[in-house]
Amino acid sequence: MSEFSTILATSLASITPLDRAAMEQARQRQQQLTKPAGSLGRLEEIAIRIAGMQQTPVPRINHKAVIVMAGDHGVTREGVSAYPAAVTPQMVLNFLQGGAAINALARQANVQMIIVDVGVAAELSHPGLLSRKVAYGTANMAQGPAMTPEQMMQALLVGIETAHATIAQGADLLAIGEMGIGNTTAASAIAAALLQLPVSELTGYGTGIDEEQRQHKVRVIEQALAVNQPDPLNPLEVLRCVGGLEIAGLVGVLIGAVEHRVPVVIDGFISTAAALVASTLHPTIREYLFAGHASVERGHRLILERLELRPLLQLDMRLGEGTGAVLAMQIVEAAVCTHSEMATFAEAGVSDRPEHA
Ligand SMILES: Cc1cc2ncn([C@H]3O[C@H](COP(=O)(O)O)[C@@H](O)[C@H]3O)c2cc1C
Ligand SMILES: O=C(O)c1cccnc1
Repeated sequence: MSEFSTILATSLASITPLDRAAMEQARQRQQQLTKPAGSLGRLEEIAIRIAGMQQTPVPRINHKAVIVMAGDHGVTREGVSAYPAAVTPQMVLNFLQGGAAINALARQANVQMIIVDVGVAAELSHPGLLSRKVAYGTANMAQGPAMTPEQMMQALLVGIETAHATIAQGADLLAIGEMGIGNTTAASAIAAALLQLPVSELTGYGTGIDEEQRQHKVRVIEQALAVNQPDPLNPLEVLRCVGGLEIAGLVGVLIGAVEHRVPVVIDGFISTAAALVASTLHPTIREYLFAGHASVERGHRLILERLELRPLLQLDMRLGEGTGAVLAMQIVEAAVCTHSEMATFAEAGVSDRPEHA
């Protein structure tokens, strides 16, 4: 346990802010590119932030990867999802066979997929699967802590190590996604605890429950928070009591990526809850994140507002798996391509002043 804490502490201690000098040089480069000042809008800000991460005024994206963490949830026994828990391992196999939405989108966008079993409640074995199972699902948070301290630390470590390994293979833009029936319940509980907002404002329909079932889901989360009483100022304790193994894994991915100054595009409601935990733990992490899209899941907007992240896409999606993040990676890549590939006014011999300036 103490060995795990040391690794986590070392990773957190290695995190440093964006390089403001590189960002200023990138901002000046933007002024010199052959376009009216500011005309690429938010693409300009994206490229400038990545310049701050990569510590160069001319950043590049060469290798995109999405890390999808899978885990099961004991709280599904309370009837909080429209689908049975068995769908988690079934969908992981679907990922491995290439048949899920995330597979199609990752192929289209040329994004490497890393699929991690960090806590699925079934025996899974496949050459394409990273088997790092910490437990066969979490305990039921409505009755006690979802994870033991050891389980949570191990899951965090799986995430940190997966990020490090993916970056070592060349990835320079990461996305995160998840699979875990019941995990919108965990994400809502985390958000309610950390944002100190009413559970109902942060609890949505997940995979498609009806309003009556949503009210039940709210009561289950309220019970989980009452039973566990996690300290809202202690994000890891909130994660341990009412989170999930795959969510802890994603928190680890964010820490491991930011440690290596690699940007991460977050996905929908669940991965944004992971970003909330990570950013509460270390506020600098937020500077390295891009919000891929605005999920329709109730409460997503509230978490994004707290993180001061503005979603890149609004497509009325509510799937998870990393789908919105992988779509948005193409926007992030486009921002870097325009920034680094365009000619300057001087290079192209184009007049750089508005007529009456
Ligand atoms: C077939 C299927 C594929 C999915 N892919 C992602 N999710 C999404 O739905 C789950 C969360 O919703 P809830 O909390 O209501 O269970 C997560 O696994 C999430 O990734 C899926 C759900 C289903 C049913
Ligand atoms: O926003 C998401 O990622 C989401 C919403 C509902 C169900 N699964 C995922």
